[in-house]
Amino acid sequence: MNYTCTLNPSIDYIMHVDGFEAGDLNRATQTAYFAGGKGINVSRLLKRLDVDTTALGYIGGFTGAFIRETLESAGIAHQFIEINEPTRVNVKLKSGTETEINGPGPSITTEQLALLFEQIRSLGKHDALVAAGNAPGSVPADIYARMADICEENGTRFIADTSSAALRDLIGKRMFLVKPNHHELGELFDTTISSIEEIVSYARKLHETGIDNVIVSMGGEGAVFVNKDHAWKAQTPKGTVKNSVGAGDSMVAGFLAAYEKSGDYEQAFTYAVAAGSATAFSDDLGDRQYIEKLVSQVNLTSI
Ligand SMILES: Nc1ncnc2c1ncn2[C@@H]1O[C@H](COP(=O)(O)OP(=O)(O)OP(=O)(O)O)[C@@H](O)[C@H]1O
Ligand SMILES: O=P(O)(O)OC[C@@]1(O)O[C@H](CO)[C@@H](O)[C@@H]1O
Repeated sequence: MNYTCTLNPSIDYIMHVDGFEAGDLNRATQTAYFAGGKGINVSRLLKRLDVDTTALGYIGGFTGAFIRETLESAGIAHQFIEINEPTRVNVKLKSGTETEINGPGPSITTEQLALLFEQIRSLGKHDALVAAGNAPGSVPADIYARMADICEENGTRFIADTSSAALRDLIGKRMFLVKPNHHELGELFDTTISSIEEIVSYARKLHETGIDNVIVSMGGEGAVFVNKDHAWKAQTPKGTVKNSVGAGDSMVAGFLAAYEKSGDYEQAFTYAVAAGSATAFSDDLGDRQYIEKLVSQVNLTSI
């Protein structure tokens, strides 16, 4: 079974505002609510690709209830740990450019933390765990590193999609996949990356620390893939960007779904890029039909 863990889920509140002016009263022309948080996005997209997951993490209050109901009505299994404080609301403001304001999230107690570790300890060698997103301030900074250690002991595949600071703590851990964007990759190595050659070189460094597959995403500029046998650059399909929130999570889900079905890295990376772009060109996450239409427009070149 594939598990996703979202320590700090969110309701993503999308607001379209024409000509947004800071400091003024602005009125939205269109709004929408989505169950969000990176692991939850991965679960939602995997479900659209007919891959079952169980979503783990913390939810609370009326906002947490919305997330639970959304997942249940989509047929996504979950084993959320209920907490007292409400799940955060993240504002995604669309007004020509995209501005995001993410909430800090609720506090997690030591007991609630222990419950999550109990769940993770119960995973085995036929399971995979995708740990994604920001950790609330109340949890120990090395939480993902501790999860990675448990997964290594139990032979569980571990995948991380998180900030460069959290990724730094994971360096040296055995992982199946990481997907930083090129800014996060630069931050990780305390540098600014300005060329494809540098991206490939730092992605290789990351791979050599014990990560089987490294995808570095670059928004509309494409993505780079490195593992022990391959290094590819992908060009993205062309389209009109509606919403890039969740594009990176869609890549992770697309890669896992296609790799699970084909065992082939080229297909998995191609599908990952198509899934990212399908989400960027949709109001919500991309759907299967759209992703498959975009697959033929993804070009890989060996680098
Ligand atoms: N403007 C775009 N045009 C085409 N494809 C895009 C565009 N933006 C994103 N994508 C697709 O989505 C993938 C991931 O995008 P990006 O690098 O923005 O991820 P991210 O920074 O992790 O995003 P997020 O954290 O919002 O999920 C890209 O590699 C590409 O396949
Ligand atoms: O604050 P974090 O956990 O880093 O990011 C949370 C978030 O921005 O990531 C997802 C998109 O990747 C959204 O659904 C969600 O609002």
